Formats: sequence, C-alpha cells, structure tokens
Amino acid sequence: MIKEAVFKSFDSPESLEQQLAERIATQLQDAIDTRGTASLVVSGGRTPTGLFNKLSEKAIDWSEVFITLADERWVAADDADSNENTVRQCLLKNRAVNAKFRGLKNMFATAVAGVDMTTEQLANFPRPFDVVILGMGNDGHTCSWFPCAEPAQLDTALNTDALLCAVQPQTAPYERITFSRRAILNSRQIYLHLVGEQKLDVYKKALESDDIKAMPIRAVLAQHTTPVDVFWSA
Ligand SMILES: O=C1O[C@H](COP(=O)(O)O)[C@@H](O)[C@H](O)[C@H]1O
Repeated sequence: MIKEAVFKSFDSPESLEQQLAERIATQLQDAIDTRGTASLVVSGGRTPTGLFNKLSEKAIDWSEVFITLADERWVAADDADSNENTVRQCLLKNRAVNAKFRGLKNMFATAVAGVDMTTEQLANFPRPFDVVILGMGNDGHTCSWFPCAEPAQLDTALNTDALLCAVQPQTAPYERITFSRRAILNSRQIYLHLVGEQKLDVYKKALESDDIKAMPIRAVLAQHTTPVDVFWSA
C-alpha cells in the first residue's frame, strides 16, 4: 500500500484548472522573486489543455519562465499528436507568449538517435524544476514511462542518472523521449492532474501496491522526498 499524497477533488475540470493555474502562477512568480528565473515542466496529452489556457492568462513575469515537456512523442512539432504543438497552441500565448520554451523533439529520425542532442540543449535548463505537471494514462504510465515498453528501456527510464531517455511503447503509438525518474523527482513541486472517474480508478489501483514497473506512476507516488499534490476532477 502506498501512502496517499495530498488529494484535492473538484466538481468540474474548470474549477480544478482555475485553482491549479492560480497555485502554479504563484509558485512560478515566487521562484522568480527569489532566484530570478522559474522552471516549469508540463505534460502533453488531452488533459492539460484547459489548464494551459488559464495559466497563459496569469499576470506573472513570463519572460523569466523556462518551460519544457515531461515527455514527447517523436513526431513533427506541428503534428496534431505532438505535445509541443499542444503547448504552442494552448500555453505559449496571451501573457505567456514570451516564456522561454524548449521542446524535446529534434531533427534526428528516432528518439534513440536524438536523445543526446536534446540532453545537451537542456543542460542549462534551471533545476531543480520549480513546478512539474504530470498526467497519467489509463495503463498507469506517467511521462513516457510505459509499462508496455521494452523492459530494458523502462528500467533505464526509472533508474538512470541521465536526464532523458528514449522509450518505444509496444501498445501505444510513437517512439517517445522522456525525462527520467531522477530528473522528474529533482523538483520542488509535482502536480498530478487527473480528470474523470476512469483516471480516479487507475490512481486508486496505483496506491494498492508498490510494483513500479506494473504501474510506473508509482515511481512518483511511492516516494516522500518531492511533494506531490494530486488534483482530480469529475
Ligand atoms: O501520451 C501521453 O499520455 C499522458 C496522458 O495523456 P492524457 O491524454 O490521458 O491526458 C500524458 O501525460 C503524456 O505527457 C503523453 O505523452
């Protein structure tokens, strides 16, 4: 059994997004006031688009905010399934238009070939990350730590000291590049953003055991060094 993280429940995705955007904006501005810059790591997929829209309207000093992705599908940046595309459409606009964004995909044909270049490009990205927003798939993956990935690749993602690694899920589309577990846990605050009853069921199942490879979201939930707040809405 994993000890439950801070869990906040909301009636609607919109009320969750309002509160979470406010919290994140405050934390980013506090980081800027204290250290001069702030760093934000966001996830892709469908869940965070409304949150990104609300966050983009917050009046903080966005030109001092460095943004990157927790993971990326190895597709062109203008592909509808690209996480970078979602960030560009939904977050890097309004007041956030001048944030300093660095995507994970580069010109190499595969993530395996491209991972070193992205790692070099992110070498000076401010760390520890101030805020990380994670999502979760119905298979219990977060970032691109897929339970269906080739075992050696999942093992690397969960145990390497490297910042980033390549993952090829067997039952989900696209090769991926993802931050490693160590890189993600080197953060001041992690939020797990979940919407819907199905995600709630998956989250509850994740708390029932500590078999991380079966449900890699447990790598985030079964640790007590980095604060994790779960924001769930119906
Ligand atoms: O493939 C991915 O899936 C997860 C969850 O996505 P969602 O559509 O269920 O919200 C996401 O967190 C991850 O960044 C993405 O690459």
